[in-house]
Amino acid sequence: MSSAAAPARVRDLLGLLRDHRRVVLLAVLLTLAGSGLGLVQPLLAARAVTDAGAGAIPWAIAGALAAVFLAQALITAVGKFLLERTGERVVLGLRRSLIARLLRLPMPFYDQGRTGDLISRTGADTTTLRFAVAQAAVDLLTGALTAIAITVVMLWLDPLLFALVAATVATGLLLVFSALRRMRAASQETQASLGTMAADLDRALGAIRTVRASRAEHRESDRIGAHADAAYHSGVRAARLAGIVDPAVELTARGTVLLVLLVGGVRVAHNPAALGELVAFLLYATYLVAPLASMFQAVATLNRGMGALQRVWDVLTLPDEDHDQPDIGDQPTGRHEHTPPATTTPVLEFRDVRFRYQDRDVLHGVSFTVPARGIVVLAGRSGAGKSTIFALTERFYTPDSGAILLDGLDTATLSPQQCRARLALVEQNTPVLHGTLRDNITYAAPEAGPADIDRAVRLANLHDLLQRLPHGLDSPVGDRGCTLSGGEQQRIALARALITRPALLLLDEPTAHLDTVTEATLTRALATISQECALLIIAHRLTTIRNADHVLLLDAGRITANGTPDELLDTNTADQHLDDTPLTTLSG
Ligand SMILES: Nc1ncnc2c1ncn2[C@@H]1O[C@H](COP(=O)(O)OP(=O)(O)OP(=O)(O)O)[C@@H](O)[C@H]1O
Repeated sequence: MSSAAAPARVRDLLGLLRDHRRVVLLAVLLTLAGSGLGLVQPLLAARAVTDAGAGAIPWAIAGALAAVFLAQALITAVGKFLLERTGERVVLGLRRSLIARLLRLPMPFYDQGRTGDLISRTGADTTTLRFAVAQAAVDLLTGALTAIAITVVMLWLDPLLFALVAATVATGLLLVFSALRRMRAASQETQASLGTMAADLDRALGAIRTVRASRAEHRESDRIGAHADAAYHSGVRAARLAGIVDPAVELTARGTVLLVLLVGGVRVAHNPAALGELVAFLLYATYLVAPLASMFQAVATLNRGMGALQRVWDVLTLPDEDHDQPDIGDQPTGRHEHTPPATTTPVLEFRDVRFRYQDRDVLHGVSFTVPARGIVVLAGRSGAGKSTIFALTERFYTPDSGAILLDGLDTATLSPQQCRARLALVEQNTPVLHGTLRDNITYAAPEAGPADIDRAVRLANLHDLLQRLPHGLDSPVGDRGCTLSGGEQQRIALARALITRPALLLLDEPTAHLDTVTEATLTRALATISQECALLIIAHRLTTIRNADHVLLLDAGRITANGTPDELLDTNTADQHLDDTPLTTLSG
């Protein structure tokens, strides 16, 4: 998938916390309170020791110390929990948005993209982000607050020494930030390799029988393993850079203290009264190390998160299918709920439709109508553009010019959902979804009752399968229908389409996987169905063509003949457009 134009920014990452700002603020306050209570403990301990030395048993102070200790533990634990929960919530929100967006992208994105890679963005990338979002963002904030407070005191105590500290810290920062920039690139590479690995694995598992039959297991595992290697190498590069960050922070801290000691020592040699101030300044300089270190660490984690955010952002900022659609109000689902038009209005009309995929002209001004009842067959050589006509009817793509009308309405004024509510589609290689047979049949109409299911099963001639399966409708069918025959899968898809009682049923070679007996049964079923709705069928088989009320011949993106089967058979027109037996041999 091509990267979206907008690069993700740290602001976008922090923006993920916007809806959780109250909880994050509470967590920040609790973390600061916990640190504050930690600072009080040495003072109380010192006081207890002094009192004990004076002979008194310091019960009150010992009690206060224990209470402060417990309170700190409790407050820190609550703060930590709130942060972790916020991280989980942010990731949940991201995953839900990603899932919703991935299912609603315009069709061309699926043509280019790779599903495994898209899936890895909802899993691996959001998990990486989880660490960056909550903990690192809060560490950055609490670290910055503490560092600012200490800086103000140091500046007030000794501006000259502070300038020295600031210069040393700035040098350290330069080193750290250059490492961090490269770390972000490495992290992005790791995530991209993981995405490609998931995509290739998805491809291999999806075609596992072909992989085995081609004895390609080793080749596939080497190829997919190479992506794992690439992820390892960029991961190690990020680790090497992370290795630079810690010593750089350490060196900056030590350098600061040494410099302050050197310059301050020289000044104390000339003015012994300044010793107290130097000691105080030095103490604060050492206090500065912890918040600075946690800030650097947080920035490193944020940088790793930015790589993952970019990949998630690429998907989230893509337009969804409806983005340029008219405002169409409620989106109907399941069975079509539109007012049935008069049966004299064609259910489908193409008016001079032209269409091209990215670089290939496919339809060159196609016009035809499909009446509200009966069977229209669309025939033509492979690659003529038949499936493209179905895809345009389903609004998977938008025509470049011309108009497509459904029930007399221009589809440009309807949403894709409104168009699809009138249609049902049975694809050439129709997928059977993981789940039960019932789930599959009622997929487009989850509210369908037993009578509807029974009708669809009867029309699609699924009785034999139902009887064979141990649990009938509630029998599970394997992923991608791998426990079923091609013909069974096709009949399930037909039942799924029929249950919605569409105005127009689009069938892409419905008899391709059927034996002659089943084909004859299906042909009878289609004739029955065609009395209730319109059927547009892509067909190569002559028997299907002969049973049509009307035939459209498509050749290289143009309708070249249009008439009843008998008319086309008589003129021999169809022969030139079909791959198999000439029509004339069967016509007699
Ligand atoms: N998603 C796509 N992106 C780019 N080109 C495509 C896409 N889908 C189909 N094509 C191309 O468009 C042309 C028409 O394809 P289409 O699938 O509509 O033909 P068809 O008549 O249905 O063929 P078949 O009978 O083999 O299914 C073909 O040349 C095909 O390679």
